[in-house]
Amino acid sequence: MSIVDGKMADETQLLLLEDVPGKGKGLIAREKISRGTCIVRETPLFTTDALEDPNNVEKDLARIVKSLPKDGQRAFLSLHNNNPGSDPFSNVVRSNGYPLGPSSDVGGIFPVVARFNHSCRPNAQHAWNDKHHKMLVHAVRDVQPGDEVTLSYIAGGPSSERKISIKTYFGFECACELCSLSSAEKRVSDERLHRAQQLDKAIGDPKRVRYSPDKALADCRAVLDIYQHEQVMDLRVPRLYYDALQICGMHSDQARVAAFAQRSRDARVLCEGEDSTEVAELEMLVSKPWSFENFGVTKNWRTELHEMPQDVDEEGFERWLWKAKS
Ligand SMILES: C[S@@+](CC[C@H](N)C(=O)[O-])C[C@H]1O[C@@H](n2cnc3c(N)ncnc32)[C@H](O)[C@@H]1O
Repeated sequence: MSIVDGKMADETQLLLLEDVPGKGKGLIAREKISRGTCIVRETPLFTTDALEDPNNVEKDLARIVKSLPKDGQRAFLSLHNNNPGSDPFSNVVRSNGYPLGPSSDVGGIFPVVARFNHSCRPNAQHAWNDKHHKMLVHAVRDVQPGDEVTLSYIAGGPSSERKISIKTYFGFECACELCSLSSAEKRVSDERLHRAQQLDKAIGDPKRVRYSPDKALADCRAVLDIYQHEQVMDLRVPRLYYDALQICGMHSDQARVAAFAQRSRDARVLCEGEDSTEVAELEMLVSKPWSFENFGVTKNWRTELHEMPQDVDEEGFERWLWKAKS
């Protein structure tokens, strides 16, 4: 069934809703989807803000669904229920709801977005856009016709942690490509992801940023290398470039703040689109790196914006950017 023909939404012509072995239904690319493409822009059918009675959520949800137009009711009632039996409305919401932003406790039901299956190595990223009141989904890798398009429901990490999160919060066993690797391949991936977690923790230590910034910067690069190997392309990437920017900013390095702000901005745009709220702030730092709030705690790495190298090849630029010895 085509989603458009099925009248689930008019947002996307790029996807087909099909059976996916071991995962129920899922969304399949009809044609090649290039990295960076906005695949879905979808308004919620309703949000949990509409709940009025915290002591009787099931009844309240039944009232909300009944108040929807007929095709909205049909769309809601056709969604997957991971725990059929009692409280069907609450269980459909639990099985399909997405928070409206990473720190929001309000959830929304998006009939198209709800059809994306989870992958621990997804090829798309969802982002709530508060300005337009829509959930956006962008391809973060090139997707070939016939490939399933997937999102991650969780924060990542080694397989043992992912398994627990998925079971605890979503109630299923993950059958994604990463979880289906051979045990030898999974061990290698797990070792890398575990190392990335450890390094990431160390990067957040303010004393290290102040007194051993070269080590903190090298750790940012090491984590990004791991993410590249593991094909991680989610909000952890712009955040790591932002960490690198903070390290350089603290030590008055305008040229590197601007270069890392540009990378953080580009990664944000890839995951969230041009009008993500963080993009404007990052663009400001590209042109005015000294406006960063913790800029210039020391003058140890002092550079001016014009000192960003222009006539070097990619390798030379990377060496400069990361202050690498070789
Ligand atoms: C939000 S729904 C996704 C769409 C759903 N497959 C459908 O048929 O409508 C989430 C449910 O899909 C299934 N699912 C999603 N990702 C999966 C995965 N990686 N492995 C196995 N099942 C998955 C699980 O049953 C999960 O509870």
